[in-house]
Amino acid sequence: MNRIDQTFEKLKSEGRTAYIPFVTMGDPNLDTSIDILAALERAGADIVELGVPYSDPLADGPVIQRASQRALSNGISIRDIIQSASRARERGIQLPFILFTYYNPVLQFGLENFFQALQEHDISGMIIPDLPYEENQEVSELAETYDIHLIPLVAPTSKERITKIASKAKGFVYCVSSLGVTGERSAFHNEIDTFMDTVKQAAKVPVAVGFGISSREQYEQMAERSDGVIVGSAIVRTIEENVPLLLNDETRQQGLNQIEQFVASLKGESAK
Ligand SMILES: O=P(O)(O)OC[C@@H](O)[C@@H](O)c1c[nH]c2ccccc12
Repeated sequence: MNRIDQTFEKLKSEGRTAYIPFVTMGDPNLDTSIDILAALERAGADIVELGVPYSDPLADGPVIQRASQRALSNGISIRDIIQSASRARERGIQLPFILFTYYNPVLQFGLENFFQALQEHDISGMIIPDLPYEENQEVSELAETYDIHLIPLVAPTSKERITKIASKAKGFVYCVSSLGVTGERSAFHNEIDTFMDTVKQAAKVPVAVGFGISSREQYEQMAERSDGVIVGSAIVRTIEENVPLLLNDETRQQGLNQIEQFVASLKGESAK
């Protein structure tokens, strides 16, 4: 069974919500990213989105754009990131991995080769924000063949498309809490409750929510109405703030501890 499905089944039996961080892999470098994955697991993450840096991240706000630039300045490639998943497993990290990438790096890689590489390196899912549902036939068929979940994004503006997308989703449905790009926010879309209800009615898989979640209160607010909570920019900003510590052998562990503490603080011990 796909690791993502296993994880949601286990969390459901425990009445818990999945904690799903996003990090840009290669920020500040790939070795440190693997250390960060271990810190995320210790902090209570259940699944992790491995972000592939891209030169034109249209859907990303400034925090993740800067992280992409730092990673790209190291010459990181999508292949390096896919292979780093196996290195994380060798480190004993058990988290299910979702590869988060724009479509162009996938096309450069070659679709069939891409899915073979994901399967070989034990990556269980993928999110491609700029691959519209209406154009994902070939990718979703390959995903099915390789048992890798192509996780769809739905937004409050998706309206009538929500039912079509949610009813066919694999892994989970990713509900975008607000319009615009990724980034910490003080408020979410004003129709988020009706939007989430519509998705949950149509979905046959768990429903997770992301965009703008950067505090314990927001985490709990979203955990109450979903099966998973995704946090990216707030964690990526914490990594950014600790880059100087992370890049120095003497202080790397201190930087990793700061990241672990921040990630754990969002979920808190009481959060379900
Ligand atoms: O950064 P935020 O606001 O916490 O949102 C999660 C987001 O970072 C992550 O899921 C993501 C990174 N890049 C994206 C592009 C589109 C949709 C989602 C994403």
